[in-house]
Amino acid sequence: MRIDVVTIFPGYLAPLRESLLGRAADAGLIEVALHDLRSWTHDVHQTVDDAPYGGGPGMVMRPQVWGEALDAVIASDSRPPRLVVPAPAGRSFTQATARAYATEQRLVFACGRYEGIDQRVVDHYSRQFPVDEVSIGDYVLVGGEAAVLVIVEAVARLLPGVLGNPRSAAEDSFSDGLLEGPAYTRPEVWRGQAVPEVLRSGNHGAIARWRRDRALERTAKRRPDLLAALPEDRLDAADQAF
Ligand SMILES: Nc1ncccc1[N+](=O)[O-]
Repeated sequence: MRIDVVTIFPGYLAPLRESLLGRAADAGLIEVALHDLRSWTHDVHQTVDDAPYGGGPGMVMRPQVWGEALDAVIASDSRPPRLVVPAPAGRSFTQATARAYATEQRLVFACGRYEGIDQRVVDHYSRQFPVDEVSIGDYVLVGGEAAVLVIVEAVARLLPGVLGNPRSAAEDSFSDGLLEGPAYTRPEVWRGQAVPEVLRSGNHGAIARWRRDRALERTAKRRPDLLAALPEDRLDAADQAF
Protein backbone atom coordinates (compact mmCIF):
# COMPACT_ATOMS: atom_id res chain seq x y z
CA MET A 1 0.00 0.00 0.00
CA ARG A 2 1.15 3.48 -0.79
CA ILE A 3 0.39 6.29 1.64
CA ASP A 4 0.86 9.98 0.79
CA VAL A 5 0.42 12.68 3.42
CA VAL A 6 0.16 16.37 2.48
CA THR A 7 0.75 18.60 5.52
CA ILE A 8 2.38 21.88 6.62
CA PHE A 9 4.13 19.92 9.39
CA PRO A 10 5.83 16.92 7.71
CA GLY A 11 8.02 16.52 10.80
CA TYR A 12 4.91 15.66 12.81
CA LEU A 13 4.52 12.51 10.70
CA ALA A 14 8.10 11.27 11.26
CA PRO A 15 6.83 8.55 13.65
CA LEU A 16 5.32 6.83 10.60
CA ARG A 17 8.84 5.70 9.84
CA GLU A 18 9.45 4.28 13.35
CA SER A 19 8.91 0.82 14.88
CA LEU A 20 6.01 -1.31 13.57
CA LEU A 21 5.33 0.99 10.67
CA GLY A 22 9.03 1.45 10.03
CA ARG A 23 9.48 -2.33 9.74
CA ALA A 24 6.43 -2.56 7.47
CA ALA A 25 7.92 0.14 5.28
CA ASP A 26 11.29 -1.63 5.21
CA ALA A 27 9.51 -4.84 4.22
CA GLY A 28 7.92 -2.95 1.35
CA LEU A 29 4.43 -3.58 2.73
CA ILE A 30 3.81 0.13 3.08
CA GLU A 31 5.32 3.03 1.18
CA VAL A 32 4.95 6.37 3.02
CA ALA A 33 5.60 9.67 1.21
CA LEU A 34 5.34 13.01 3.08
CA HIS A 35 4.72 16.24 1.17
CA ASP A 36 5.06 19.76 2.56
CA LEU A 37 2.01 21.75 1.40
CA ARG A 38 4.07 24.94 1.40
CA SER A 39 6.06 23.55 -1.56
CA TRP A 40 3.08 24.58 -3.70
CA THR A 41 2.90 28.19 -2.51
CA HIS A 42 4.35 30.95 -4.70
CA ASP A 43 4.62 33.88 -2.34
CA VAL A 44 7.51 34.77 -0.08
CA HIS A 45 5.40 34.12 3.03
CA GLN A 46 4.30 30.72 1.69
CA THR A 47 0.69 31.58 2.55
CA VAL A 48 -1.63 28.58 2.89
CA ASP A 49 -4.66 30.15 4.54
CA ASP A 50 -6.92 33.19 4.39
CA ALA A 51 -9.84 34.77 6.23
CA PRO A 52 -13.18 32.93 5.95
CA TYR A 53 -15.89 34.32 3.67
CA GLY A 54 -18.83 35.35 5.80
CA GLY A 55 -16.50 36.27 8.64
CA GLY A 56 -15.97 34.32 11.85
CA PRO A 57 -12.92 33.23 13.81
CA GLY A 58 -9.82 31.53 12.49
CA MET A 59 -8.49 30.95 8.99
CA VAL A 60 -9.46 28.64 6.13
CA MET A 61 -6.88 26.86 3.96
CA ARG A 62 -6.78 28.18 0.38
CA PRO A 63 -8.10 26.01 -2.48
CA GLN A 64 -5.41 27.00 -5.01
CA VAL A 65 -2.52 25.63 -2.90
CA TRP A 66 -4.38 22.43 -2.12
CA GLY A 67 -5.38 21.97 -5.76
CA GLU A 68 -1.80 22.25 -7.02
CA ALA A 69 -0.50 20.01 -4.23
CA LEU A 70 -3.07 17.25 -4.63
CA ASP A 71 -2.85 17.30 -8.44
CA ALA A 72 0.92 16.83 -8.19
CA VAL A 73 0.82 14.20 -5.42
CA ILE A 74 -1.97 12.16 -7.03
CA ALA A 75 -0.14 12.23 -10.39
CA SER A 76 3.08 11.01 -8.72
CA ASP A 77 1.88 7.42 -8.57
CA SER A 78 -0.32 5.45 -10.93
CA ARG A 79 -2.35 3.68 -8.22
CA PRO A 80 -5.87 5.16 -7.91
CA PRO A 81 -6.16 6.97 -4.55
CA ARG A 82 -8.75 7.22 -1.85
CA LEU A 83 -8.47 10.78 -0.52
CA VAL A 84 -8.86 10.97 3.27
CA VAL A 85 -9.41 14.33 4.98
CA PRO A 86 -9.32 14.06 8.79
CA ALA A 87 -11.72 16.62 10.28
CA PRO A 88 -13.86 16.95 13.43
CA ALA A 89 -16.92 17.21 11.16
CA GLY A 90 -16.02 13.94 9.44
CA ARG A 91 -17.80 10.57 9.57
CA SER A 92 -16.58 8.46 12.51
CA PHE A 93 -13.45 6.45 11.79
CA THR A 94 -14.01 2.96 13.27
CA GLN A 95 -12.47 -0.50 13.06
CA ALA A 96 -14.78 -1.12 10.10
CA THR A 97 -13.30 1.93 8.35
CA ALA A 98 -9.81 0.62 9.11
CA ARG A 99 -10.70 -2.75 7.60
CA ALA A 100 -12.07 -1.04 4.48
CA TYR A 101 -8.98 1.17 4.10
CA ALA A 102 -6.71 -1.86 4.49
CA THR A 103 -8.02 -3.10 1.14
CA GLU A 104 -7.05 0.12 -0.70
CA GLN A 105 -3.96 0.27 -2.95
CA ARG A 106 -3.33 3.91 -2.02
CA LEU A 107 -4.44 6.43 0.58
CA VAL A 108 -3.75 10.17 0.14
CA PHE A 109 -4.22 12.14 3.37
CA ALA A 110 -4.89 15.88 3.26
CA CYS A 111 -4.09 17.38 6.67
CA GLY A 112 -6.16 20.48 7.36
CA ARG A 113 -5.10 23.05 9.94
CA TYR A 114 -6.96 26.05 11.35
CA GLU A 115 -10.66 25.97 10.53
CA GLY A 116 -10.27 23.38 7.78
CA ILE A 117 -9.82 23.42 4.01
CA ASP A 118 -11.99 25.36 1.54
CA GLN A 119 -14.92 22.99 0.83
CA ARG A 120 -14.42 23.27 -2.94
CA VAL A 121 -11.26 21.11 -2.65
CA VAL A 122 -13.22 18.11 -1.35
CA ASP A 123 -16.06 18.83 -3.80
CA HIS A 124 -13.63 19.00 -6.75
CA TYR A 125 -11.80 15.73 -6.01
CA SER A 126 -15.00 13.89 -5.04
CA ARG A 127 -15.90 14.06 -8.71
CA GLN A 128 -12.82 11.98 -9.63
CA PHE A 129 -11.96 9.77 -6.63
CA PRO A 130 -13.51 8.48 -3.41
CA VAL A 131 -13.03 11.24 -0.82
CA ASP A 132 -13.71 10.63 2.88
CA GLU A 133 -13.88 13.27 5.57
CA VAL A 134 -13.31 11.23 8.74
CA SER A 135 -13.14 12.03 12.44
CA ILE A 136 -11.19 10.00 14.99
CA GLY A 137 -13.24 11.36 17.88
CA ASP A 138 -15.55 14.00 19.27
CA TYR A 139 -12.93 16.54 20.27
CA VAL A 140 -11.10 19.26 18.35
CA LEU A 141 -7.40 18.93 17.53
CA VAL A 142 -5.32 21.74 16.04
CA GLY A 143 -4.87 19.83 12.77
CA GLY A 144 -5.32 16.51 11.03
CA GLU A 145 -1.77 15.21 11.54
CA ALA A 146 -2.39 13.35 14.81
CA ALA A 147 -5.47 11.76 13.20
CA VAL A 148 -3.33 10.54 10.29
CA LEU A 149 -0.96 8.81 12.76
CA VAL A 150 -3.96 7.10 14.37
CA ILE A 151 -5.61 6.10 11.10
CA VAL A 152 -2.41 4.81 9.48
CA GLU A 153 -1.57 2.71 12.56
CA ALA A 154 -5.10 1.23 12.73
CA VAL A 155 -4.97 0.37 9.01
CA ALA A 156 -1.35 -0.80 8.72
CA ARG A 157 -1.66 -3.32 11.56
CA LEU A 158 -4.35 -5.10 9.51
CA LEU A 159 -2.08 -5.58 6.49
CA PRO A 160 -0.80 -9.17 6.15
CA GLY A 161 2.79 -9.41 7.40
CA VAL A 162 2.81 -6.17 9.39
CA LEU A 163 1.90 -7.73 12.74
CA GLY A 164 4.03 -10.59 14.11
CA ASN A 165 0.99 -12.57 15.11
CA PRO A 166 -1.88 -12.10 12.60
CA ARG A 167 -4.43 -13.78 14.92
CA SER A 168 -4.34 -10.82 17.32
CA ALA A 169 -5.70 -8.42 14.69
CA ALA A 170 -8.65 -10.73 14.13
CA GLU A 171 -9.34 -11.15 17.84
CA ASP A 172 -8.76 -7.69 19.17
CA SER A 173 -11.43 -5.38 20.55
CA PHE A 174 -14.16 -4.30 18.12
CA SER A 175 -13.44 -7.16 15.73
CA ASP A 176 -16.32 -9.18 17.18
CA GLY A 177 -18.22 -6.07 18.18
CA LEU A 178 -17.30 -6.38 21.86
CA LEU A 179 -14.58 -4.84 24.01
CA GLU A 180 -11.77 -7.19 24.95
CA GLY A 181 -11.93 -8.56 28.51
CA PRO A 182 -9.06 -8.51 31.06
CA ALA A 183 -5.71 -10.16 30.22
CA TYR A 184 -3.19 -11.79 32.60
CA THR A 185 0.33 -13.22 32.43
CA ARG A 186 2.91 -14.57 34.92
CA PRO A 187 3.33 -14.48 37.88
CA GLU A 188 0.28 -16.43 39.10
CA VAL A 189 0.04 -14.14 42.15
CA TRP A 190 1.14 -10.52 42.12
CA ARG A 191 0.80 -8.26 45.19
CA GLY A 192 -1.65 -10.71 46.64
CA GLN A 193 -3.81 -10.84 43.49
CA ALA A 194 -4.17 -14.23 41.85
CA VAL A 195 -4.86 -14.90 38.18
CA PRO A 196 -8.48 -16.15 37.74
CA GLU A 197 -8.42 -19.94 38.31
CA VAL A 198 -10.26 -20.79 35.08
CA LEU A 199 -7.41 -19.36 32.97
CA ARG A 200 -5.01 -21.90 34.48
CA SER A 201 -7.43 -24.80 34.19
CA GLY A 202 -6.50 -25.88 30.66
CA ASN A 203 -10.24 -26.25 29.99
CA HIS A 204 -10.47 -24.36 26.69
CA GLY A 205 -14.28 -24.41 26.60
CA ALA A 206 -14.54 -22.92 30.06
CA ILE A 207 -11.82 -20.38 29.23
CA ALA A 208 -13.60 -19.24 26.05
CA ARG A 209 -16.88 -18.94 28.01
CA TRP A 210 -15.21 -16.97 30.81
CA ARG A 211 -13.54 -14.62 28.32
CA ARG A 212 -16.76 -13.98 26.45
CA ASP A 213 -18.61 -13.29 29.71
CA ARG A 214 -15.95 -10.80 30.76
CA ALA A 215 -16.10 -9.13 27.32
CA LEU A 216 -19.90 -8.88 27.47
CA GLU A 217 -19.77 -7.58 31.05
CA ARG A 218 -17.15 -4.95 30.21
CA THR A 219 -18.95 -3.88 27.04
CA ALA A 220 -22.27 -3.56 28.89
CA LYS A 221 -20.60 -1.39 31.56
CA ARG A 222 -18.36 0.80 29.40
CA ARG A 223 -19.93 0.83 25.93
CA PRO A 224 -23.62 -0.13 26.07
CA ASP A 225 -23.90 1.51 22.63
CA LEU A 226 -21.72 -1.25 21.15
CA LEU A 227 -23.87 -3.93 22.79
CA ALA A 228 -27.04 -2.32 21.45
CA ALA A 229 -25.49 -2.18 17.95
CA LEU A 230 -24.64 -5.90 17.90
CA PRO A 231 -26.56 -7.74 15.18
CA GLU A 232 -29.09 -10.19 16.69
CA ASP A 233 -27.17 -13.29 15.64
CA ARG A 234 -23.98 -12.17 17.39
CA LEU A 235 -25.34 -12.99 20.89
CA ASP A 236 -25.79 -16.71 21.41
CA ALA A 237 -28.13 -18.38 23.90
CA ALA A 238 -25.31 -18.90 26.41
CA ASP A 239 -24.69 -15.12 26.55
CA GLN A 240 -26.42 -14.13 29.77
CA ALA A 241 -27.92 -10.64 29.82
CA PHE A 242 -25.40 -8.18 31.28
N1 LIG B 1 -10.92 15.74 15.83
C1 LIG B 1 -10.17 16.38 14.85
N2 LIG B 1 -9.81 17.68 15.04
C2 LIG B 1 -9.08 18.34 14.09
C3 LIG B 1 -8.68 17.71 12.92
C4 LIG B 1 -9.05 16.37 12.70
C5 LIG B 1 -9.81 15.68 13.68
N3 LIG B 1 -10.18 14.36 13.48
O1 LIG B 1 -10.87 13.70 14.34
O2 LIG B 1 -9.82 13.74 12.43
